[in-house]
Amino acid sequence: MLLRSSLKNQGQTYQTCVFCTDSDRQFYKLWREGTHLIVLVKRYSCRKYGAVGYFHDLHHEPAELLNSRCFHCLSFKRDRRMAHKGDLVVIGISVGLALGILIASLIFFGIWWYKKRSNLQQCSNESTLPTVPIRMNGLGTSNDFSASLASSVTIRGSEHSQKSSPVSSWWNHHSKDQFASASGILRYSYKDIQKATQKFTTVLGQGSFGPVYKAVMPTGEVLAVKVLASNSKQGGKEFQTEISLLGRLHHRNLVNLLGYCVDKGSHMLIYQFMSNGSLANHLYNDEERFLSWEERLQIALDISHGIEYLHEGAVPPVIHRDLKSANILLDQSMRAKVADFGLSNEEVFDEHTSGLKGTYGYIDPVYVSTNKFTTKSDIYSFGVVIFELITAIHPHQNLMEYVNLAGMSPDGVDEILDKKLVGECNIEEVRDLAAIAHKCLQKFQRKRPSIGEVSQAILKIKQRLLDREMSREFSRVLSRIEDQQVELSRMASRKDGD
Ligand SMILES: Nc1ncnc2c1ncn2[C@@H]1O[C@H](COP(=O)(O)OP(=O)(O)OP(=O)(O)O)[C@@H](O)[C@H]1O
Repeated sequence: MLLRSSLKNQGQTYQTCVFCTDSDRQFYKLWREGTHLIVLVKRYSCRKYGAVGYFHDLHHEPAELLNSRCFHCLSFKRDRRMAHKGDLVVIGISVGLALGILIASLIFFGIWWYKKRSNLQQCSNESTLPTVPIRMNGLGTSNDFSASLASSVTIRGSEHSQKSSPVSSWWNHHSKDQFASASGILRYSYKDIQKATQKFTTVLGQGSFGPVYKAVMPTGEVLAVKVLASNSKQGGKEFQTEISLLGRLHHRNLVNLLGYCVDKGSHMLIYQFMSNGSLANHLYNDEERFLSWEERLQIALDISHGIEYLHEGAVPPVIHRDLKSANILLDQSMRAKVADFGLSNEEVFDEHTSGLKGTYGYIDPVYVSTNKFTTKSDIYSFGVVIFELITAIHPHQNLMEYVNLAGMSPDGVDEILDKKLVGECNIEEVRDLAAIAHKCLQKFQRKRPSIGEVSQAILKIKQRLLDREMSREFSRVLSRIEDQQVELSRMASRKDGD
């Protein structure tokens, strides 16, 4: 007997003696209360107690014996050479994984960056090209027009045929040369709309044109129905203009006209539903969600693309005439669309300016003095909207006085910046956007930029914002990778120490 002692395992005390020995192993015999075991003891020391410590019965294969538990500390311990190899495999896999993550991140950001850039490029190209070119379709006679309109609208509601409907008489009465093709828009029956609006109870808002209702169609489609107020002086005319224009204008930054209803003495326009309501509501209603700087910049860009389509894409060009934050509607992802173009909204705001189209606070002073409305008058109104985005001050609350004061110094806009944006945006970008808006508000129309120039200038700011976001995200990824590398080398050196 070379060695005789007692060993403890899980509270049990065993008597031991060396059973036999070979080059690097010793076999022990263990017994306790009549239980006899033959165990294998390796020559490696236990990490905790510095003593030998593996056991198993001899019915198992030697390889399994090597993976047995330490007799003393009961920790799992493996052959040192195997452990070393295993560690190398773990480190190799970890390094491979880290490299894989790095390469995947670089590819991901590359693709993300490329897509963002090409999207922006596409936006700028798109805004200069009409999605659907507007044709005048040979507007010779009213009969020609009626025929063209009748063939181009789809009729919904079984009881309404073009021949027998009272609509036809209204239509014939109003359809003069001013109508072009109302291509592809649908005609709804009064009953359909009444049902979809739960008997006109789902009010979304009230404009000078009339009330606007939310309509849920049997298909589940959600629409906005603008009902022309019966006492409106301009109603019939606006209605014709709207259908005539909107039926042919399609752009992703315009609120599309999807249909109309002329039935039972009612005139209605049916638009795509804009779930986030108007920009004005978001800027001036504290209960609405705060618009971030990134969102405001995107909204400015969306508006400029919408107007760019009207001014430079449409043939003949369309002047909005009533650009204002209440006419900018937001979809579910806070992307903006220009609404109400073609509605020649007349607002009598004092006896001298009676008859002017537009809304007080947004009207180009040149138009007031000359009574001539040009695309540059829309540019002026857009300048006001941009300052609304920057300041969240309504034009009826002396916005222009603040703007004129701010215009006296290059950083004057800092003073009138919306308080909710302070510290939440890049002030250089704000100043650049304010500079564009100042140009739009130039006293002389010829000094104001075209909408194409405005779009390009806003796009540049957006591009810089994206560059900043990109480099911030890139350095975040790099520092994450560096952290991982530090952690890996710490793990490797700990293993080497063992
Ligand atoms: N397509 C739509 N989707 C969702 N809500 C809409 C839609 N169109 C209008 N609204 C809601 O109805 C309200 C009234 O719209 P409307 O365009 O008739 O008037 P306005 O633009 O606010 O004012 P005005 O008629 O004086 O220009 C809007 O403020 C908006 O909240």
